[in-house]
Amino acid sequence: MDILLRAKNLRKQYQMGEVTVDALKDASFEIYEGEFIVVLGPSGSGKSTMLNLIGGMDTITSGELYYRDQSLHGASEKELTFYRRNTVGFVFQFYNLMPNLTAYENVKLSVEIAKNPLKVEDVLREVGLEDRADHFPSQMSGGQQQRVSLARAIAKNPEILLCDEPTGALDLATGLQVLKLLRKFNKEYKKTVIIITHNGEIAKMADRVFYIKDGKLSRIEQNEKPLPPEEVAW
Ligand SMILES: Nc1ncnc2c1ncn2[C@@H]1O[C@H](COP(=O)(O)OP(=O)(O)OP(=O)(O)O)[C@@H](O)[C@H]1O
Repeated sequence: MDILLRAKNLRKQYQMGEVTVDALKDASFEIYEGEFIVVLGPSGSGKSTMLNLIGGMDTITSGELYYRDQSLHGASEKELTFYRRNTVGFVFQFYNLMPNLTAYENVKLSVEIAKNPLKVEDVLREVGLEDRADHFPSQMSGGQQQRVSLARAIAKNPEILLCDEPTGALDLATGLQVLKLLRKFNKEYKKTVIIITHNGEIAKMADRVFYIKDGKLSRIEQNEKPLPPEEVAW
């Protein structure tokens, strides 16, 4: 398998007046094409910081980060915009849908500027929401909104799906639907999936688990037998 992302001594510091916060300290790792990665750590450990750097959403303080041969640490704003637009899809804990747009329009909006998008109707069918296309977010349950958000991320046809606590606001049964879809996108669509969570159960689904604590990537563990979502209970 080819290396998709490669980080060497990746560091992020935030300056808060006189105080420097070391949000991510010298993280080095590789992520391979088609992997299902879970980044596990307590609140404030640096998970979102890592995801934001991988997603090209924040500036890198020092170190190196590559997507294939492209250097993200040295990328211009324009290059990062293209990277975010075409290479990564984002799924957030609280869905971040546009409230004044229908499910269809929310997904359509994200594909309009993408290079190689999928058909909106097909993706909505894939997440089981074809009959909800005309509904606004306020007319849908949390799980349905998260499925729209998944459809929006996947419809751009990105190589990488970055998910920030994707089941954090959902009950068990609804969270399971979302995990099943993520697993499906990983296995059938061959997308690399990176989930950040503080939920150790979800880590059982991963090919590899990145443990992060106090801004340090302390351990990377391979799961010999990643569990299917149905066998993960939390
Ligand atoms: N924009 C910012 N400015 C200053 N400090 C920040 C900023 N973003 C994050 N931090 C700090 O960096 C550290 C890591 O934060 P981060 O959000 O990455 O943790 P996290 O593991 O994702 O936490 P949570 O699970 O609560 O979302 C924390 O100490 C946080 O306060």
